[in-house]
Amino acid sequence: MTHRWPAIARLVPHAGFGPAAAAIAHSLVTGLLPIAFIFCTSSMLAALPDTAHPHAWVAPAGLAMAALLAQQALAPFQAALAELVTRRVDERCLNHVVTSAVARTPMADLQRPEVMDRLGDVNAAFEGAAPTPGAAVAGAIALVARYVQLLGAVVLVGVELSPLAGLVAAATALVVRFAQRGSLARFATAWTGMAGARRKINYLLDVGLGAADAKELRVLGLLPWLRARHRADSRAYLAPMWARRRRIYFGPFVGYSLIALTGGGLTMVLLERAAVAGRVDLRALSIGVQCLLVAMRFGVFFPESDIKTQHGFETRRAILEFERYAVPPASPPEAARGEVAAPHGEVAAPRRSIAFERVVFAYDEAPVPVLDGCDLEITAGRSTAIVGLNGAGKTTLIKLLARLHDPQRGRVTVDGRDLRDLDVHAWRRRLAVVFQDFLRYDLTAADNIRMGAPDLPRDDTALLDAAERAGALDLIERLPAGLDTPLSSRYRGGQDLSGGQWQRIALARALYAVHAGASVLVMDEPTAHLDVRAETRFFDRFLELTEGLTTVLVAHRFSTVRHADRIVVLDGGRVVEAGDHEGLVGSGGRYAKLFALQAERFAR
Ligand SMILES: Nc1ncnc2c1ncn2[C@@H]1O[C@H](COP(=O)(O)OP(=O)(O)OP(=O)(O)O)[C@@H](O)[C@H]1O
Repeated sequence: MTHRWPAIARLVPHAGFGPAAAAIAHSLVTGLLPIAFIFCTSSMLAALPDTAHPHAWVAPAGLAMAALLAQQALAPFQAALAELVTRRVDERCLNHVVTSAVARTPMADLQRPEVMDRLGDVNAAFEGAAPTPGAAVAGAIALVARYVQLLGAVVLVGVELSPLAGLVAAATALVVRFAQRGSLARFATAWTGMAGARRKINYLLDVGLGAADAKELRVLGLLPWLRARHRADSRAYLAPMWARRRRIYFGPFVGYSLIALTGGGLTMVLLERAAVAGRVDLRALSIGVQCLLVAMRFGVFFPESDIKTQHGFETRRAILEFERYAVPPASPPEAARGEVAAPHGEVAAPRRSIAFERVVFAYDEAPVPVLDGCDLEITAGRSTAIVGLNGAGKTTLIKLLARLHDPQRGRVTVDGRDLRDLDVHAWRRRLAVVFQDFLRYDLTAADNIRMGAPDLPRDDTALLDAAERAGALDLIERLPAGLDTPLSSRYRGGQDLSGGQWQRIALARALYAVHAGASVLVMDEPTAHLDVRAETRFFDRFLELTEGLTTVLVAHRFSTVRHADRIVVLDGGRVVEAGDHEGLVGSGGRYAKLFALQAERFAR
């Protein structure tokens, strides 16, 4: 159970000493100034009828004016300091959460709906849809002013009127305040519980606004469907939320309004009795009335703080719940499950082989394993092609090789060493992978290729060499600013690429990683988007490109895999055939049948 105020307080140091101290000091002063104003104006009123000292009202009037001016002068700094504190705290939180999402949360956990709900809420908050943890800190600091003001008012009432009146005013203000915050907290909890429904609605919005999806939306005429679905999902979300909001707020609101009226009325009666009995003078009467108003107003909603602290805290809680799945730095994902320690150190390039030994792997909650006792030897320095029908587990195999998942049984070894005993980051530096769904960064061509080895300083010769080997040099030379052209039409001077052109860039990225020291080149359907000429060129240079590397190639087109030294056929979670192209065709097995089927189609 995470508690609101301690959780927010722990974030204050992230704002940095200067901004946090300035914001707190600002809050203290702006809390005290209205009390000083009340005190001075009341003293001024009391001095007005003093004929013996006709100028006695001037000093308190001057001080009241000074308090008022100071309040006016300080007001703009509240927003500026709040923004600074919010930004600083959010920067730290965002940094942390991105690290957890990208580097420390096991892939299997990232796909859980409850984890996606938490991450969805965090994402929405940082995109501005809800307050962030930084806003919660700024809101909490702003709240200090309100409490200081209440404290000042209660002390003045206690001293000038009676301790009983001070006590009643304080108790009324606090009861109403806590009742109000209680409702806010209950509603926020209910709101958090509806994250799944919100995520569905946001997804529809993303589809509607996403430039990439727009083509299909237009051609298929999906706009009416999208609108109707969005309306229906929004209603399904909003109707119960509004009902809850009414239930949570209405009853308590009536209750605490009655308490406020009773408490306020009681203190007014105490004030009136004291005045009638002549126990209070004009100054005390004025202080009493003004301070009681301050106390009565304490129960209302504070726009600079209430939503920010409540929902900003919910975002913080979502982050903490999400980060529960993260593992410590430098550990591989499965270290969190107590299966392995976190080894460190360099990893040498494979010299003999990478082997899958009786590997069993199922995705979370899947009844049937994808790999079921899979044995596979990938010889170092040679090329191995993996073929199989859709869903056979080829990409899964690559994910295990890259340690995005670990097998539930069996092991993957590199020269006999269990992959789990190697430093995962060092191992990944040995890999150059082109995934089927590689990322298309909205960055320059140079940066897109440099992502293969982002730590290397920019070296245009190496970048162009990788581009040339991937068949992307012509394409880069034709770009308006060459390597410096953003590969996205969303930026001025930028240019989007075709599917095949992007694939060449992805390939260049992998070859750049090889230039940086990777020795295992893994390519999942690297030519799926290439035209026939580009594909032919790629495979003509296949031997040259993969020379000295341990290469794993996944492909559906048999014309492409035949270039590999060894081909393995994956079926039913296991390797069912292995050999070179001629041998496999000659053996008349599954590979031969699939090859004949494909060849026959082209021969027609
Ligand atoms: N993240 C995931 N969570 C759950 N199941 C998954 C996940 N990824 C893949 N699968 C399932 O695992 C099986 C193997 O998928 P995989 O992507 O490894 O197949 P593949 O051989 O690469 O297929 P294709 O030729 O279509 O690319 C499929 O049945 C798929 O539904």
